[in-house]
Amino acid sequence: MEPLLKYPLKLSSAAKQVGLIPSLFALGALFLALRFSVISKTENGIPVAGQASIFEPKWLLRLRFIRGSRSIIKQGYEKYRDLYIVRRWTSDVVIIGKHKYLEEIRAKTKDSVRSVEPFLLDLAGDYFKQGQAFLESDLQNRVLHQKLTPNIESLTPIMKSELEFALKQELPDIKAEDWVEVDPARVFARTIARIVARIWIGPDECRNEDWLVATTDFTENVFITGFILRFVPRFLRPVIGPWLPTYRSIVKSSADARRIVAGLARKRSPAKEKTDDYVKGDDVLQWTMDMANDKELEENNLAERILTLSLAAIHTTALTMAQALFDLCAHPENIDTLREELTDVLDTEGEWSKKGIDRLNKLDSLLKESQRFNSVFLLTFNRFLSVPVTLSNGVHLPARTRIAVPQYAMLNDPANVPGGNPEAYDPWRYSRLRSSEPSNSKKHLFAMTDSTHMAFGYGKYACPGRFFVANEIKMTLSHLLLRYDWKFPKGRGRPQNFTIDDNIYPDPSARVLMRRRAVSAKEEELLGF
Ligand code: HEM
Repeated sequence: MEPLLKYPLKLSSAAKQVGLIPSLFALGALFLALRFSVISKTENGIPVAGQASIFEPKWLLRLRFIRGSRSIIKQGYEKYRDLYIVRRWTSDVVIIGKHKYLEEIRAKTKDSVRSVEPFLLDLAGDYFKQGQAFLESDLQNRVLHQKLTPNIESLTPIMKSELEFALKQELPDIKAEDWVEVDPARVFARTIARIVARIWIGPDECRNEDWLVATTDFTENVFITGFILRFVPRFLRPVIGPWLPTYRSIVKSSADARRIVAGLARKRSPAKEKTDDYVKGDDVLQWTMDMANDKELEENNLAERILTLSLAAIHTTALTMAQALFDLCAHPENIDTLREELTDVLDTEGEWSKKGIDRLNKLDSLLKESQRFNSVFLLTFNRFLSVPVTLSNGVHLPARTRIAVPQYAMLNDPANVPGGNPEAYDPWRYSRLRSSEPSNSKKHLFAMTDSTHMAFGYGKYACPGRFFVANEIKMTLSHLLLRYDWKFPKGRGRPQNFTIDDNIYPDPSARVLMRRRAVSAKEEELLGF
């Protein structure tokens, strides 16, 4: 037999003699297997979750993540837990399931990288520039922390009055005995958009239909446009983008928002302070203007910031409320318990106040338990590392590594669920824990984040709207539960959730039936609609 390397051109005849073709196939297969198994690990050896086989190419796994995110993340959490990678269409994400590593990262990065950048990347925001104001500065966070949250008490009567108006506008005219079918996700989005508009831009323009349409439809359009454009190569986005109807709606929403905000901002301009035209608002726009630097005070910057803040505030809230309502329809006995608590609080408070709303312990607990099973996001604490970090297990994460916390998997990890019976939906789980132990009285609240409950994120950039939203949801649901009866249409049960990327949605075809109920004269007065 001739040596193979000496006479490479004669390989085929030699191969026939020694059966080299099958051997080459075997070698090739081995090579591919090795190659793909290398692909299944990153350079620094972190395992990749969800690979169907060692032959599955990266692009297919990324594609599967879009609809299979929940099981991929869960599988990674169950198999590797502390540290693993999921492949998203836009980038790989290092998932941190071990709190120790999260704290190591926070200590190194001072939690300095906000969640905005990954969010924009996922929404192709680099192309249509949505959310750039958030990227450039965190003015909105300072406004929410320093102005909105401390003012919740004084804002509560204003929110209540806009809520009454919103429900009159958005709900069908329902008589007693009539069960009427509604799409809660849609009704809640419009209702919340109205409350948010009142608090964001004040009484003059908050009922402007252009603003309401812009803010309600904006989120969906941004999401759909971003979703489509992600699959389009960057250089083609300016060509394809303008052809998308949702893209054109974004342009219109932005223009409407700019026009409305600019009109308000001009009246409130500090330069006009000494004139008769000057109007000082008491809303998010005004606080933003008061705290803004020159660049942030530019009309476009202001408009974009207020619009993006609406994006953050409306659908997240509406989805959370819809999920809680589905849970209540699935367990109608809990509605009466909540009504008792509410009547009790209203009797002693005599009005809708933050203090009273804070006393709705059972409602708070039910919201938190509902969030455990149906949070808005599978992943939170989405960040790009600002500096390289070497973890205590020796794993090196270079700067610009994208990280996230598998908060949904963690919430449903029996080891993290307090109060026993972790698999069961137990609406009073958290209120029971609070009342059973004096040291727990300030723990396990809906708006709180801790190492096991990160539905609102974690650290310095945890959702800055969560205290506002807790008050808003409790007030709105209280009105709806007191004023109406609720149930699923005949033959329908609790709708299933589905996921797109790391977002959780209830079935969009889900409907509920509502009927006006009789209330006492006092409650009638307190409801106001
Ligand atoms: C139930 C409704 C809501 C949910 C579930 C929610 C959830 C979240 C989550 C998970 C984050 C990322 C935090 C992190 O990763 O550490 C976030 C960020 C944010 N949220 Fe919310 N949110 C809600 C309502 C609101 C509301 C009502 C506002 C405004 C008042 C708001 C304003 C923001 C802003 C500005 C950020 C970005 C913070 C930053 O990274 O700079 N959110 N939210």
